[in-house]
Amino acid sequence: MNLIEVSGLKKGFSGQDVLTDVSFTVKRGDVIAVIGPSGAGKSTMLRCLIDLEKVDGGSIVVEGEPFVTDGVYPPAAKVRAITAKMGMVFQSFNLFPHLSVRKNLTMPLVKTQGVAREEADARAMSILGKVGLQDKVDAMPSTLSGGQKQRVAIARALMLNPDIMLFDEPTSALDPQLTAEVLGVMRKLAEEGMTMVVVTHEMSFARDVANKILFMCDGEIVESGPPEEVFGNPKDRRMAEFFGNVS
Ligand SMILES: Nc1ncnc2c1ncn2[C@@H]1O[C@H](COP(=O)(O)OP(=O)(O)OP(=O)(O)O)[C@@H](O)[C@H]1O
Repeated sequence: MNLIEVSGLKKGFSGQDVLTDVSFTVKRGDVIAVIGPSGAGKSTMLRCLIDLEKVDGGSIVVEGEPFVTDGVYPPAAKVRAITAKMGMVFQSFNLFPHLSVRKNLTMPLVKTQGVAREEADARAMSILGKVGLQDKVDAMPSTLSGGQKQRVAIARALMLNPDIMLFDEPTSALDPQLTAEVLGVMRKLAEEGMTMVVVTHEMSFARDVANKILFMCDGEIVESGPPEEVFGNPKDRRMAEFFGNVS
């Protein structure tokens, strides 16, 4: 089953086209790595998927429900109900600095979903276990390393029980050792069957963990397929050049 269907997505900022024509599908259990040069439109595409940016044209269907059709959106409550099926993790963590790890995790559940505090607490402890941070439940974000902050941000997104996780360059603010611990958590999530779309510059993650690569350039997906195919024999000239540049 397709969890996400994107067709003909268009988006510009101040008259400059950033997404010109983006189409792809995400199946349940897919781990998709979105790669490509800086400025290709990768983050913008991801932000459109979760309604942090409005598209100018094209359609997005999530779990069979259209949340934008030919650039036209349904009422905001309907869009919110559909995008709630997805969790997002940002490059810059976006934790609430004045709240403990426990509160960062439980507050959205208690405030927006009316879940009882005890139940939210129990869920927080279980999910912190998954990311290896149960001992930090009462810590404030400022006392955590970047890698720990990002693992808390992943845990916070998981609290809402998403069907799909979106990651926007989750390790690009981290040094290599901290990157490895965050990628380890993401790899575990992938092995557990979580559907994931990951914008990344981490080529080893894209090669080893993703089952599908989308290579974006100039606001389009110019090549897509399984990693062994895409990395082994890039057909698009821009992709070949990109790898020439990075290796
Ligand atoms: N809010 C915005 N207002 C104006 N321009 C924007 C905005 N967001 C993105 N852009 C522009 O859109 C283009 C694509 O940006 P985007 O961040 O999507 O690229 P990217 O492929 O994710 O790049 P990187 O790998 O460097 O993060 C860039 O030229 C950027 O300056």
